[in-house]
Amino acid sequence: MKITVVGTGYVGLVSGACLAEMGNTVLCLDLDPRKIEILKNGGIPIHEPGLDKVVERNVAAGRLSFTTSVEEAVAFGQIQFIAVGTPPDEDGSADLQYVLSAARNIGRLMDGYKVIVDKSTVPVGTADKVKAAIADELAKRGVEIPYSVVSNPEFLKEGAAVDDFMRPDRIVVGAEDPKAIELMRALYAPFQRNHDKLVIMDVRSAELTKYAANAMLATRISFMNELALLAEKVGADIEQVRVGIGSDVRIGYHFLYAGCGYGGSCFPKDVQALIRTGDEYEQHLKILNAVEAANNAQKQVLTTKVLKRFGNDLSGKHIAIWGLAFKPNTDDMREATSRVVINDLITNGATVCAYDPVAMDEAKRIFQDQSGLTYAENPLDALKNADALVIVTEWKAFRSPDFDEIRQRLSAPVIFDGRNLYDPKMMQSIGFEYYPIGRTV
Ligand SMILES: NC(=O)c1ccc[n+]([C@@H]2O[C@H](COP(=O)([O-])OP(=O)(O)OC[C@H]3O[C@@H](n4cnc5c(N)ncnc54)[C@H](O)[C@@H]3O)[C@@H](O)[C@H]2O)c1
Ligand SMILES: O=c1ccn([C@@H]2O[C@H](COP(=O)(O)OP(=O)(O)O[C@H]3O[C@H](CO)[C@@H](O)[C@H](O)[C@H]3O)[C@@H](O)[C@H]2O)c(=O)[nH]1
Repeated sequence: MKITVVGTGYVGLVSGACLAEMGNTVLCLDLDPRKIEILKNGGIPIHEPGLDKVVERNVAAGRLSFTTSVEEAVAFGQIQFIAVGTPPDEDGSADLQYVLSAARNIGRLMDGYKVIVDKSTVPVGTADKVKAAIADELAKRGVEIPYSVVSNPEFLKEGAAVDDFMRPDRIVVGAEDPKAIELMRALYAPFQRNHDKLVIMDVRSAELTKYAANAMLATRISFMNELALLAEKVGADIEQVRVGIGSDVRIGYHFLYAGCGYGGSCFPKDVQALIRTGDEYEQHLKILNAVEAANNAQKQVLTTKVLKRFGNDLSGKHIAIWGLAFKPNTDDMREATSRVVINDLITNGATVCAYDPVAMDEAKRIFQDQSGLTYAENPLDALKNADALVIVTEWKAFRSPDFDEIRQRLSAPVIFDGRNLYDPKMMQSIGFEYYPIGRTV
């Protein structure tokens, strides 16, 4: 099939490349000329494991190409995926300007039947707005061209995006038009040869399903983070509690890790957007308000522990940070806990030296020339003369470090671990002052 993907971010580029991998011919459009330039020159504008190979292979096979031309993109695919950003507006609701602008472009230029597939995460009712925007553009042109709008939310995780797209748990399609449903069924057939993963539903339910999934996952994390705080007070170990409850099949082991708060481009913004939808319909979502508040507080837990250990004035203290990305295997720092921790430590007088395997360029772009913040070339260099190490992201490379090397560089063996990477008893036995989240020593 001939497919256009609008937006070459984490979702658009991965979707486009994976659809091409299955034999489709895909044209990816982005209005950011820098991204398209990088892609046309054989590069990848984001860090996403395995994506470079899929892109390279499909570009070479002539199945994947890139453009900044809206005209070329609209003319190309009978299926037009919209995968542009839906960032939070000032009040936390999803900003639909990019989605609606993409829809208007399609309406302005289309000349035959199109299926417009919304892959961006959008509030309930957005498909109707997309439909209306296209209808409006067609009316302006004085033409009548048939089209369908489908909701097809994406569930991939950054850092595992290619695998998630190629082997999805489920493929949610919200559609009413039988012709559009058949096209989507055919498009996704190669991704579900093992068993049927297509869940077809009405458009509004599909739109809400995406928020429901993220909100449920965020709730689990905030729940465990709050219990971790309690575990510290009552002398229990959240890791043992996690194993104890995860074994119940109704609960399961996934997404029960306490830590220093969830970040990323999805959970924080989607929880907020769903809360706003609730407010809009006067159905206030009390649980989600608590989930958000608990997460905002959790991002300060590491700094609170540092202040408790060193006193309220951190002047003269130098802190090493391991991990800047919001999670491992990505360079994405949107809503990353590291941003809060670094700001809080510096505001309290400390200087910080940070290391991350792939997110340092992004950190430099975000923090610009922030005084008090420097970067190290490798994890051990970050520790030089530091009064403590603070771990924010659970990169694999941090899991089994050489603790003698760490001890030699730190001015005192003090570690604050926001991701519970080490066994507290082992840390104590090798002479470290170790401050994990919700664990007893
Ligand atoms: N990042 C994820 O892991 C993830 C997973 C599932 C769903 N989502 C959702 O998918 C959507 C996209 O997320 P993302 O992380 O890929 O965003 P992103 O910010 O990485 O990429 C969006 C891209 O769209 C481009 N763009 C904006 N308006 C455009 C237009 N009119 N025409 C062409 N290009 C345009 C931007 O230049 C940018 O490159 C969001 O709604 C997000 O919530 C994201
Ligand atoms: O047990 C856990 C699991 C995750 N996290 C944190 O939660 C955040 C999000 O992690 P993850 O869900 O792995 O990454 P995302 O790429 O943000 O993916 C989420 O958001 C995407 C965008 O909507 C969805 O498509 C995915 O299904 C959903 O998992 C990160 O800060 C993690 O550190 C925890 O604190 N504890």
